[in-house]
Amino acid sequence: MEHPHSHTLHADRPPCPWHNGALHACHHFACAILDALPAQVVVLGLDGTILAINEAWRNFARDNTGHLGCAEIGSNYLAVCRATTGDDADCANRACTGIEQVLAGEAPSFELEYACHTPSQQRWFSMSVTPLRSGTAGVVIAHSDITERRQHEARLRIAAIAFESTEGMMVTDANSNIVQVNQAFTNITGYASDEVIGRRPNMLSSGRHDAAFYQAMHKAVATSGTWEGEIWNRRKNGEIYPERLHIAAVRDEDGRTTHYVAALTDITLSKAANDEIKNLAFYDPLTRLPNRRLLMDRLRQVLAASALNGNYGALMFIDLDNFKTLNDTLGHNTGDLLLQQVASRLRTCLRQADTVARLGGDEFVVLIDGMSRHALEAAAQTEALGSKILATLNQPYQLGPHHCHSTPSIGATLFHDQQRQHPDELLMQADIAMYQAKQAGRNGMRFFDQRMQDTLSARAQLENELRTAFDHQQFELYYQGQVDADGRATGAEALIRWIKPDGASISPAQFIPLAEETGLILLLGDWVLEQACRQLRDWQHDAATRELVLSINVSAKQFRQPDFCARVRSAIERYGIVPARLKLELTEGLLLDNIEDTIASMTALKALGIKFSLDDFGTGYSSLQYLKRLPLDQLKIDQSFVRDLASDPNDQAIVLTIIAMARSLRLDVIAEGVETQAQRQLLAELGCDAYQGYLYSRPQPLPAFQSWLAEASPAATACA
Ligand SMILES: Nc1nc2c(ncn2[C@@H]2O[C@@H]3COP(=O)(O)O[C@H]4[C@@H](O)[C@H](n5cnc6c(=O)[nH]c(N)nc65)O[C@@H]4COP(=O)(O)O[C@H]3[C@H]2O)c(=O)[nH]1
Repeated sequence: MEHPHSHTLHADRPPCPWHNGALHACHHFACAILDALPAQVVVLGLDGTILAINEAWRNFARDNTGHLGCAEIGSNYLAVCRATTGDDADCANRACTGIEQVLAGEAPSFELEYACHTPSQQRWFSMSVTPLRSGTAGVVIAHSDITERRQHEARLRIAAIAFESTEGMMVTDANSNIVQVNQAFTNITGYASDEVIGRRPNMLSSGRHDAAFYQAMHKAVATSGTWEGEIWNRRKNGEIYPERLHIAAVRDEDGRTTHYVAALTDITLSKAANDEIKNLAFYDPLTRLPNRRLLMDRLRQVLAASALNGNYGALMFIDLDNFKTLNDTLGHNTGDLLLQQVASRLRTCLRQADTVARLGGDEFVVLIDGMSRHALEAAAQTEALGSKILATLNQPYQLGPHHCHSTPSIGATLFHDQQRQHPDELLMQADIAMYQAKQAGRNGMRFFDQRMQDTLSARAQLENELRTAFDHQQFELYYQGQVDADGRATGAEALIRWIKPDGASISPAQFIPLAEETGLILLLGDWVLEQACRQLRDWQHDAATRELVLSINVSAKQFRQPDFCARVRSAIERYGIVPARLKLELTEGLLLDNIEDTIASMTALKALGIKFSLDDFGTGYSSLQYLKRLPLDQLKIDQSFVRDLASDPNDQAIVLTIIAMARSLRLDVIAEGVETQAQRQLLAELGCDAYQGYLYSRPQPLPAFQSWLAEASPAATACA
């Protein structure tokens, strides 16, 4: 039977050298086989002459003219190859040498794989040379395009290198049996590949995740083909560790899953670092309690929850009493120990869901939610918890070698949905209440109330205004005359007034305490001293007023300044005044606070010639013992004893005692707040011979005071 292609073969081909009789059928059959082969085949005679070629070779030679071959039967393959130049010359040369060796019987066969570069791509070919075994001398060259095989091999090599990356890799089959793992997997899990192959990935389960977790993971892989997330696994040594896991399903052309590839990274270190960063951002490093940021975050959540459930919550501000003293006397390490112990005691007082935070220093905040829906009940619950905290924190502390006692002051505020409060506002309320607890004697608890806040807000506003008052020169000195037994002016007390832009005069009783607290009193005191000295200088230039003594009030803070004496001296010298005309009014509290320092400062000032008056005398606890050590010049009977002098025999007795005391100490006496003739009369009868009060003159601006002076002392009028 003739081969279907035999005609074509014969038609296309030059005459075959074996085309002679008996061999013809055999040759024809061989040619048909050769043409059916996908490889390009050429048969060479001993001298390299082409004896036969197949269809594939002919096509190949046509498409790759000049490339390692020629299509012509009868032409010399070796000669053509040897003539090859350019990039392929070396390859052609090696091919020729190989072929010649096989032809010469020096090699049983020869194989060559080579690349062929075209402008658009690189293709790979293989050439195998085998001797003819038919008795005819020559070789068969089989030549084929192996580009795809080469590319596939390259892909496999890349995959193998990628597989051996620093990421752990695990491949399972479709039934989740592990088929391959890499070295990084072994490094991470501790399992060598032969310990895991054939087993299932759940051998790594830590037990930390529930069934739902794994179900969700499997569902994601089944539907989307991938899953990525963090998971806790267990190493061979039993240690549980966190890893980042990425699972991808490998699907065949029909979409059937054949394998699963898992890439895993041990994130123990980065997780620890992350946790640490999180800790630093949200926790106080000393006590490990939440910090202000986390507290405010939770407070916002609790407020939102309260809006839904209508329950009250409470915020408690806890400040340790005298913590600064403990820190200063026993050192910061001991202070830190106390804070740590307070933190752990506070935790024991609370439920798991409650929050205790440290804001810094010795300030702690407790946040409780889910209390009663009724205000009174919630307040009672808060109070009970506050009592528990007070009792717990009152227990003695062992701080290293020191056995200590510490007490807290607690401020609490309640909140619930309707009030729509801001977290900062709530914290401020609890803080204010804590201050109330401090003011009330410490070691106690107070609830916030609105009136307190209003007072504090007004105070804050006053403080602001007070600061600007300086810049805008809103202060003025008023003068209140002082007279002797005959009603003649002997001097005055300078009393400060704050005149607001609208003309309103603010009493010092309103702003002096605030100025004391804020330290503004120092500026204020300097200003008064300056004004008083200037005024004395002016009076000194006038014979009628030259003898007048001007008293000024000196606050404790001002007096305690280390350079107070130097400041007074400087003012005296700058204005060139007679020091004895300046009288400093001090209060009992100031004098007795630190008696030794007081005596030293007073003595230094006294040496300059300054006079001293003890203001508000009788309201404090001065003992004669102290008084006699102080270089005083005058006692001032407080107006509270003068007010009811006519009707209250007790006041009369006190005034009498003060006067007797002053005499025994050889001090002058002056009564303040003298408003009526009756009071003046009684004071005179009791032995007081100097007076100050509305009966004579109100505190008034300088021009008005000068007019009064003219009346109170005719001599002054003449010269004023
Ligand atoms: N009801 C009544 N009151 C009378 C009478 N006579 C005088 N007063 C008032 O009694 C206060 C006497 O001043 P103080 O005891 O030193 O008490 C002063 C003094 O402690 C302080 N202060 C006033 N000016 C200064 C100052 O420049 N520096 C300092 N540190 N404190 C000052 O403010 C306090 C209050 O001063 P003011 O409001 O001016 O009140 C003055 C005065 O206006 C009277 O007959 N009846």
